[in-house]
Amino acid sequence: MRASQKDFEDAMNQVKLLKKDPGNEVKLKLYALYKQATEGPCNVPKPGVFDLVNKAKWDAWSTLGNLPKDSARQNYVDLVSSLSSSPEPSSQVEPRADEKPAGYETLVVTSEDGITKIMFNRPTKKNAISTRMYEEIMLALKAASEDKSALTVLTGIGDYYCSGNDLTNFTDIPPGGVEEKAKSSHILLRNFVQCFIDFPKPLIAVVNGPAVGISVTLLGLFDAVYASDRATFHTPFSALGQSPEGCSSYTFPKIMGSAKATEMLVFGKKLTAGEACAQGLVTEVFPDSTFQREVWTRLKAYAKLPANTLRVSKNIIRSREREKLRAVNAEECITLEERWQSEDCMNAIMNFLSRKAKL
Ligand SMILES: CCCCCC/C=C/C(=O)SCCNC(=O)CCNC(=O)[C@H](O)C(C)(C)COP(=O)(O)OP(=O)(O)OC[C@H]1O[C@@H](n2cnc3c(N)ncnc32)[C@H](O)[C@@H]1OP(=O)(O)O
Repeated sequence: MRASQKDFEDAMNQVKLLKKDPGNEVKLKLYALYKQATEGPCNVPKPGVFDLVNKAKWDAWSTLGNLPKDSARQNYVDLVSSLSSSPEPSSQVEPRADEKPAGYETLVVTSEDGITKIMFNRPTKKNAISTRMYEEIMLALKAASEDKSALTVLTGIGDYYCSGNDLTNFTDIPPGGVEEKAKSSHILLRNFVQCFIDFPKPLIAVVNGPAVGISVTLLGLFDAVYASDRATFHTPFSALGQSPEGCSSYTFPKIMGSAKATEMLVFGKKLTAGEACAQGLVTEVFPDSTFQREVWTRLKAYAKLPANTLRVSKNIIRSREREKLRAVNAEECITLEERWQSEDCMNAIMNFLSRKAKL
């Protein structure tokens, strides 16, 4: 069921009763969803650069684009319920002595109705994956793999599912220079993708909007992918001087045949949700207006199936491939380490950062 006006008003009251300050990023998100749900797309002039608070609010609201009012209302209710009823995300992880026991900064994680939901929460950056977000996704997946839920779902907050690797990750160059940066990125990426290869329960992507780069390639490692008809799937690796990752050099040709995989991974052809479904990357596409309701109704029903049996059945489908996928992941990361040091890649990143190019 879609959130009603009453659910929305209850959620507004709940916000006032929160015991813990949710932090500025979440408060901005709540503000933006409230404005979108009540007034629609941002319709006021952008405040001046020195009006910091109002500019941050304006940015948060305008980043929701044309998100429909009822989707904004639903997202607001979901976000408030995650803040008020769910345990601290860190409580799902057994922290080791060297791990930070703090909550997530880049994710919202909830666990209810047998479903652990990991939501990318950097909507003002189109949910680009920062270094911290890679680390937090790994922690959240580890926690989800050990909790009682039957299913784990990844989805995005805001108008995007995810815009892929945060290109500013490459601007933080250590004393050892670009070579050291490429090496440490190789290790981070390999460990990150490994978590998806090894994930033991059914892993579902709820693709609420456009998906770019690594957020697309990883879909080949998910067990089901549900997409809004607003979603698009884009892997512009060649334009970025980069090469495929997330095991897509193996999973995509297997899923869609090598010619279609080449169009996506080598030539950067962007697919609509319907095209991605026709090619087997997406399980089913829903109209955006009913997407959230239909998908969550279905997932809640699936999550009632016996959790251990779901694990066993997933494992028997995936286990034969695991060694192969590990080898593919290692090879892709070696190739990327070299690509990241290439002139093609550096020029593409400089172009993005200087806003000369939009993909
Ligand atoms: C440890 C390293 C592992 C690396 C793994 C390898 C992974 C590879 C990939 O994922 S390759 C794909 C990388 N992604 C991109 O190339 C997308 C870049 N972004 C864009 O092209 C556009 O921003 C867009 C099409 C996603 C959205 O365009 P638009 O609707 O016009 O919005 P804005 O461009 O104004 O974006 C709003 C805001 O978000 C910032 N942003 C968006 N995407 C990224 C990104 N991937 N990295 C960093 N920042 C991003 C954008 O700069 C704007 O910020 P601002 O408001 O200007 O501060």
